[in-house]
Amino acid sequence: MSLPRPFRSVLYIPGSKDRAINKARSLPVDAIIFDLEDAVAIDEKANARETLTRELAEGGFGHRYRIVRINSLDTIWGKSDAEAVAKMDCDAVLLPKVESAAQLDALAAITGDLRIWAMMETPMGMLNAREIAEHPMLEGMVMGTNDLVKDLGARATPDRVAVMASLGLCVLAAKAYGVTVIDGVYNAFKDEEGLRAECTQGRDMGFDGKTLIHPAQIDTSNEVFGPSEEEVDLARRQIAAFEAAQREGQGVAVVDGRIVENLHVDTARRVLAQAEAINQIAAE
Ligand SMILES: CC(C)(COP(=O)(O)OP(=O)(O)OC[C@H]1O[C@@H](n2cnc3c(N)ncnc32)[C@H](O)[C@@H]1OP(=O)(O)O)[C@@H](O)C(=O)NCCC(=O)NCCSC(=O)C[C@H](O)C(=O)O
Ligand SMILES: [Mg+2]
Repeated sequence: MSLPRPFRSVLYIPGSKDRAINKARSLPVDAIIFDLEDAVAIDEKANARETLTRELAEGGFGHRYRIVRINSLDTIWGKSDAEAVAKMDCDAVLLPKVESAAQLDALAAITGDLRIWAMMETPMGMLNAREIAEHPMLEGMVMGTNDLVKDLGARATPDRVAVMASLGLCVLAAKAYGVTVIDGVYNAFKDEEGLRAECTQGRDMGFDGKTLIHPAQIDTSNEVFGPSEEEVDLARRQIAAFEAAQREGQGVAVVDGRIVENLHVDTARRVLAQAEAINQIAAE
């Protein structure tokens, strides 16, 4: 059985910052978004494309999944970005402000069989989340909560009430079509307590991981989105108890005063597979 790829921590790195790109080769992140869009100043766009092409060709990113975020295809940089990414040594391309499956078709016409990720960050994107998630080339969705708050004319509050419907909608669409879904960034990168609370909220909702803007955020995100020792222990005991119950002709077991049915065993097996995948990465 192939192990699931973890996406607990997904770090944005501006494509123009070669020092930060180099640092990422040794950071404990599951994935990197090399950015050509909002983190790169207008005058730096062409340089960033060249820097990224060179750095990715140099390699050294190990297990870290390499995603390149391009500018939208309706900007003056988008088409050149997409053509450059099609030739880069990367795993996927990320399109910002996706609002329809047709936009993904237009990208795929340039990037061929490169897997596509979609930034979900506009009201129209939310309304079309289903057709976006259903696209055959789509591998993952990334929440762009900063753009979303801006377009909604909303306020960013700690409970994220303004974007809660959108977060839930994208989790639903992603899970319905079996694609990965990553939560938005936490801007106050020196506030560990606030980050932990937001990671926990995202984890509880079903997100696979969180996008990050600074290396100081990685450990918290890995911890919250990875299975804890208690969850691994419980999963093992649930599987053992369920198998013992089955041997005795029962369809239900009881662990710690709670029933365990086959659906709980599915979850338990997923927890163990995720833990094994993370252990393999740690052993690299
Ligand atoms: C936020 C920052 C501008 C802070 O940078 P800086 O002041 O340089 O931080 P530090 O001095 O604390 O940095 C310490 C070292 O860590 C390296 N570093 C910093 N950030 C990163 C990073 N993201 N990846 C890798 N390495 C990083 C520094 O180079 C220092 O290294 P060294 O000199 O060797 O000690 C900065 O963190 C930053 O630019 N972050 C990324 C911002 C970004 O990408 N923004 C765009 C994505 S967010 C977004 O657009 C979401 C979405 O679209 C939406 O709408 O919500
Ligand atoms: Mg954005």
